[in-house]
This record gives sequence, structure tokens and C-alpha cells, in this order.
Amino acid sequence: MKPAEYYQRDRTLHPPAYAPDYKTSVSRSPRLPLISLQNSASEITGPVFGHRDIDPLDNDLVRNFPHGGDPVGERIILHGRVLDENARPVPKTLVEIWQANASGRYRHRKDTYLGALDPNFGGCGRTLTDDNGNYFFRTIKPGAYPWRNWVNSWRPAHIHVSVFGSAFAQRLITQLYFEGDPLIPHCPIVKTIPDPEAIEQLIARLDLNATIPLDAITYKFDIVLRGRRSTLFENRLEGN
Ligand SMILES: O=C(O)c1ccc(O)c(O)c1
Repeated sequence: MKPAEYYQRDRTLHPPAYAPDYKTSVSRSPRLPLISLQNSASEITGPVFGHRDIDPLDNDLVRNFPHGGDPVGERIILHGRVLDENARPVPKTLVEIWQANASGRYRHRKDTYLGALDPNFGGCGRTLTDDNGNYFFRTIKPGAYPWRNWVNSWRPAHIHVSVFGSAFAQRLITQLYFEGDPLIPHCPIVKTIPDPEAIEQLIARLDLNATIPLDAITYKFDIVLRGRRSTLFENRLEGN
């Protein structure tokens, strides 16, 4: 079989690790040049998730944290495909999401934002892609929230997304935003991304054809794992 063609990313288009307008990047960014580690057995192999590890409600954030009712907020479907650099589907891949509720509050002890917690919303979900690389979640559209970057810094509504490879050490993490959100171009984290096309690729598109009438609005977000069309991943640093 002919080996698959590999299209290299343009690494100059990756956000710099050190971006002073995104305050926490200052203490987090490496002071020394990066080194490349050789893969060992634990990076290449290991336990993986199978269908039996996934509960049927794991991809339904409207129902997977029930405490007497449904969560408040805009009901949405989030779907898309996980693809390789040649737009081939990546099947049986674990996709996980985590997010704030409709008020912009995370169910996390360190989140002290005054937006209300929702007793019926946990904010975490997971699923495996199907044979065609499709994934599907039902959830609530997260709210925007303020954060202590500079005075009046607001995060646009966003959902964190993690994709695992064939071992737990192979993990890519990104955040998706929502089409039409006026906060996107003001976000200090988004503004670290030098390539406007890479930002566009992080924006889930309204998918009116796939809405569920009288129930949920649908957004579509495809994830490209590598190559020149790769989605931008926050844990894949420049030079990697
Ligand atoms: O990296 C951070 O500091 C940071 C702050 C706020 C967020 O919403 C986030 O996703 C990351």
C-alpha cells in the first residue's frame, strides 16, 4: 500500500507559549528550549477506552447529572467528525468535553464566579467516534464569564474538547467557540493565535439542517488531528 501523504503544519502559525496579554501564560511558558522525547511503550501503547466503558448517557449533558429536573439554558446538539490530515475519518476515538453551565459557572470547587450553579448540570461528557469518525453530544450552550486576566476580560462561550489517540499518553486538547459570538475577537486567549484561519477553525458553525425542531439548536465542529489543516491544539506547542 502506498504510504499516506503527510502535510506538515506551518509551525509559525502556532500561538507563542509566552503571551503576556494572556497573564497565566507568563508563568506557564517554558524558559528553556523544548526537548523532544523518544516515544516509549507507554506513549505508544496502553489501556484504551472501549464501548463498554461508555455509559449511554455520557454524551448527554442534559441528562447525565440529574437532580430532579433538566438544566436551564439553550439546549444544543454538538456534533462533528474527527479527521486525519487527509480528511479520512478517525473511528473509535474517545472525545471528551467539559464546560461551564448556562450562567458561565463551572461545577468546580475553584470556580467562585457569582453566576449560579445549576443543580442539574455537571458539565462533563464523553463519547467514542463511530466508524465514520462522527461524534455527537447533547448539552446546554455555556455562558460567557469574566476572569482575572485584566479588568473586564471575558471568555467567550466555549467548550473544552479532548481527543485521545490509541494510548492515554496521546491526547490533544482544544476549545471550541460559537459562530456569531461578539466576544471571540476580544478574548486574550484567542488573541494569542496569530492565524485568523486557525481561529475560524475553532468556531463551531450553526448547523440549521441538523437542529431538532422545537428542541435543540445544532452546532458542527470538525476536529483535524494533524497536518496543514490541523485544528489548533493548546497542548501541542510550537516546535512540536
Ligand atoms: O489558562 C487560563 O488561565 C484560563 C483561564 C480561563 C479559562 O476559561 C481558560 O479556559 C483558561
